[in-house]
Order: sequence, then C-alpha cells, then structure tokens
Amino acid sequence: MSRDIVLTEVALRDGSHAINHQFTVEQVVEVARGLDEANVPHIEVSHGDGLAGSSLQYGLSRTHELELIEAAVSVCKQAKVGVLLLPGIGTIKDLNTAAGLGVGMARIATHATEADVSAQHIYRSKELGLTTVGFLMMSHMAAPEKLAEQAGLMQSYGADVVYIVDSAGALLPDQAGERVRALKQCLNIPIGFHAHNNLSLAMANTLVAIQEGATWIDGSVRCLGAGAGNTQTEVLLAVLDRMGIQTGVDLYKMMDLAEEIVSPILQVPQEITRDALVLGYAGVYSSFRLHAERAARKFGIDSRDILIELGRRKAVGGQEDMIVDVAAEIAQLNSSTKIR
Ligand SMILES: CC[C@H](O)CC(=O)C(=O)O
Ligand SMILES: [Mn+2]
Repeated sequence: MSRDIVLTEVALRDGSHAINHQFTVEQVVEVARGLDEANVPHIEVSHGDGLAGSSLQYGLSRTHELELIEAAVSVCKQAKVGVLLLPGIGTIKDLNTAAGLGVGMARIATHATEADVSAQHIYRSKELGLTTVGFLMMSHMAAPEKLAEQAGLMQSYGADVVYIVDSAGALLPDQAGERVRALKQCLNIPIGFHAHNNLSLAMANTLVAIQEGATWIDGSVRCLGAGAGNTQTEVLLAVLDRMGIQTGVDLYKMMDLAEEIVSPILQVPQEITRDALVLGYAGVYSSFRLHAERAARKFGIDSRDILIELGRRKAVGGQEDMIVDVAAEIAQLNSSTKIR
C-alpha cells in the first residue's frame, strides 16, 4: 500500500494525560482494535510520560502499562504498537521488556536541546529491531538551527525518523515551517511532526509541516491528548484526502471509532479551555495542565497564574515538582499582598 504520510495514533499514550492515566484494558483493546481495522500503521501505547511514567510525580496508572501494551499487541493484525520512552524516566530494561511483549516501534523522547541523552536508548532500540524514532520535545524552545543539530545527533545514533514535537502547542505556523525546513536541510531520514491544539493551530501547523516535507505525522482521535489534544486524527485524514494525500487509513472507520468508542472515554469533551489556551500562550508542557489545576485548587489560586509563571521559568518535562512549588509561592505572595 502506498502511503504519502505515515500516521502514528497517540491517543492511547498522549491521551493518558487527559484522563489522569486511567485507561483500562477493555478501553485499550477496543481502541487499538478499531485503529488496526482502520489500517492505522502505528499505535502508541504507554503511560502519558512514557514507559515507567506511573509514579506520584507524574500520576499513577490505573492499569500497569505493560498490561495495556500486551492487550494492544494481542488485537493488532497489521499495526505496529509503539512505546514512548523518556531516558531517565524509562530505562533500557523497560525497553527490553516492551520489546519482549511484541512492540514494533520505540520513540525516544528528550528535551529539544538534550538529544545526547538518547544515544544508548536509540542504539538498544535498533539492536532490538524496532522502528526507532527520535522525539525532540518542547521544540518551540530551540531555534531551527539548534533543533536541526540535535536531530542530526539522533540520526547519527541510528534513529529511523526524527520528530519535531510541539509539546506546548506554542508554535506558530511559520515557526513550525522553519523548523521542518532546517531539519530537511540536514537529515537524510524522514521528519515527523507532533502538534498540540492549545492555540487552535495543530491542524494548520501539521499542514505547514507536511508542505515543508514532514512525512511522519501524529494525531489523536477525537483530540484525546494532553492539553487541548493533538491534531484530530479523523479530521486530518479528511483534510489530507481532500488534498489528494494518501494515508492508507479508512476515514469512515476512524470517524466511527471517534464517535462510538473514544468519545465515551473522555471525562469531558476536548476543547480549548482557558488553561489549555494558556499552555500554548505561555509555552508550557501540555501534560502540566491537570497538575496545575490540582495545585490551583489546593492553594486556592488561579491555575493560569501557575502556568504563566512556569512558562516564564521555562519549566521542562520532568520538572512537575515545580508546579506545586510555584503554586505555594503564588499563594504566599497573594496572602502577603492582601495583608498589606
Ligand atoms: C511527557 C511526555 C510528553 O507527553 C510527550 C509528548 O507527547 C509531548 O512532548 O508532546
Ligand atoms: Mn504530546
């Protein structure tokens, strides 16, 4: 089958953030089966923060991710099930275990300027025979040339594809385009693009990325992803079809899956809430949203103030503990201002 665009569906991993890591085996089976039947080539399944993410810091999974991964693998006839791994959260041992369960793809994710920490994980993933993807998160924080240099490192370690990841949904279309162009000049492997819809730009940025040469694209069905979700897969499929771009994925099956299976999983419909908007506006990790909302309730403050301050401090993934610190500081500042 010819595919101009290679799709990775991320709802069963990025969407984990949106539902507080509460996926059940039954939900994963139903969604993975539907995706496989719709001919989606790659389905990512893991805790939202990747392998071994289940923790007090990032949020405890309701069901162990290895059970979810095994369940997804068991129902996929054509799709490769993939996992996300953030070196430092997940380890080589976790990667070995996932490969043993029949996973076919590993995405090794680092902050946009820290690709060097991915070397050993990329080497190992290649040794295991997995499709190996470098995933440069918070890409809005790195200039195009820097991002291209970091992508080059991942390519030199053996990555098959390198992704520009707009974790905060903060990129504007021209910024997305210039990043893809910069990678295109330096790499001889495919370039991927992963968007978040916090500024309502996920679709526009994805289309610009494709126009500039990105061929591996992420989406989440019904926008089931962190923050306001990702590029909505079934909508993207319809748009690409109208543009004459082949994905090989069945549009009707994806629409049915979104409506009948994924929509009931959402605790609330995915929309651009004020906190999601602030993620994109302030350049904050999409997965910080629910943590910030919990901290705001605990300290009786506005969650937007926490997110704005996190953006100002340039907090990156792995610094979730800063969310409570920032909330406590804002609460203290508010109360001392009131006393005066
Ligand atoms: C914390 C990992 C993160 O959710 C990965 C990702 O999808 C992103 O950075 O957007
Ligand atoms: Mn994401």
